[in-house]
Amino acid sequence: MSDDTVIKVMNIKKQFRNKVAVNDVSFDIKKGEIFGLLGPNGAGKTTILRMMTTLLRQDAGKVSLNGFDTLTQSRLARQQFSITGQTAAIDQDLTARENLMIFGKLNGLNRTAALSRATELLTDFDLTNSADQTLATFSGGMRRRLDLAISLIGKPTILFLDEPTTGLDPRTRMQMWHAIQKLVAGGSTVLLTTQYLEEADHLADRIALIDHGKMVAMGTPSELKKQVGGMQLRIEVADSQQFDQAQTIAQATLRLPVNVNDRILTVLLDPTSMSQVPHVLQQLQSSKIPISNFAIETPPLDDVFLKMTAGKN
Ligand SMILES: Nc1ncnc2c1ncn2[C@@H]1O[C@H](COP(=O)(O)OP(=O)(O)OP(=O)(O)O)[C@@H](O)[C@H]1O
Repeated sequence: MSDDTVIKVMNIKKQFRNKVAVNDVSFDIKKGEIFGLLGPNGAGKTTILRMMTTLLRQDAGKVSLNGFDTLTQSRLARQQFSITGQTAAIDQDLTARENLMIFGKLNGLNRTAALSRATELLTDFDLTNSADQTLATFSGGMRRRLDLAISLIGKPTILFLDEPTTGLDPRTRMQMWHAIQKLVAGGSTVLLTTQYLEEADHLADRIALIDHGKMVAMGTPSELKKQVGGMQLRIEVADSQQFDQAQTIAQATLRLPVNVNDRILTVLLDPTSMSQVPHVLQQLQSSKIPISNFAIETPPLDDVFLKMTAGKN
C-alpha cells in the first residue's frame, strides 16, 4: 500500500440469495481525495458502502481503512471513519449547540472541549446564528449541515457520505458542497455515493461508475467524459422566436441529432462534423439569427452515464 492510500477495496463481492449485488469491485482512495460512487438505482452503491463501513460482511475480497482490515480488525477499522445519516439520535427538543455537546461528550470530550468543538463546527457549517434554536425550527438543509457537523466531532480522517444532498434545494446543495470541500481541504478523505451527476462532476476528484454490481468505469470526471469521445457543440440562441429555425439549420448542416433545452442547442460532434461547425455559424448569421453564447466543450457527465449504463438496469 502506498503511503497516501487511505482506503483500499480489493475484489469485493456480495450476493443476496441468488442476486449478485456487488461483483468483484476494487478501488483505492488517496488521502485528501473525494471519491464518488455513482450509479443508477439498485446498482450496488449502498451495499459497497455497507461493506466498507463494517455493517455487512463481504462474501469475498478485502477492505482496509488506514491499513485496518474491516473483517479481521473491525473495531480498529470502525475507529477510522465517520458516516453521515446515522444521527437519528439527534434530539429535536434541544438546540444545535446542545446536540453537538452531547455527541462531543459521547466522543469522550470533557465539557470545555465539547463546547469549544461545538462552537468551531457551528462556525464551519454556518450555523452560528441558529446555534441556540431548537431543531424543530431547522430547515432540511440546516439539519443536513448539523448532521455533517456531528459526524465530524471526533475529527475522523475518513468520512462516508451516503447521498449527502438528496432532496435538498440547489442553494442548500451548494452550501453542503462547500462544507465538504472545506473538510477535504483540512485533510479528510471522503467517499460519497450519489445519484446526481452534477454533484459527482462538481465534487469528486475521481468517480467509479457502478452498474449491476460491477464497476463499469473509473476516472476523473474529465477522463470519463473523454471515454465518450468527441466534443459537444453548444449554441445559445438570443431570440426564442428564432429557436426552431436555428435548430433546423444546425440539423441540416451537421446531419446529427440536435438536443434542445431552454434556448440552448447541443450537438455531440463526431470528428467529421467538426469542420462543419463554421458553416452552422455562417448560416445562422446569414439568416440573421443572433446567438448569445457559443462553445465547443467536453460533453457533460450525463452522456458518460447514459452511454455506460444504458439498457443495463
Ligand atoms: N439485504 C438485501 N437482501 C436482498 N437484496 C438486497 C439487499 N440489499 C440490497 N439488495 C439488492 O442488491 C442490489 C443493490 O442494491 P443497493 O441498495 O446496493 O443499490 P444502490 O446502488 O445503493 O441503489 P439506490 O441508489 O437505489 O440506493 C439491488 O438489486 C437490491 O435489491
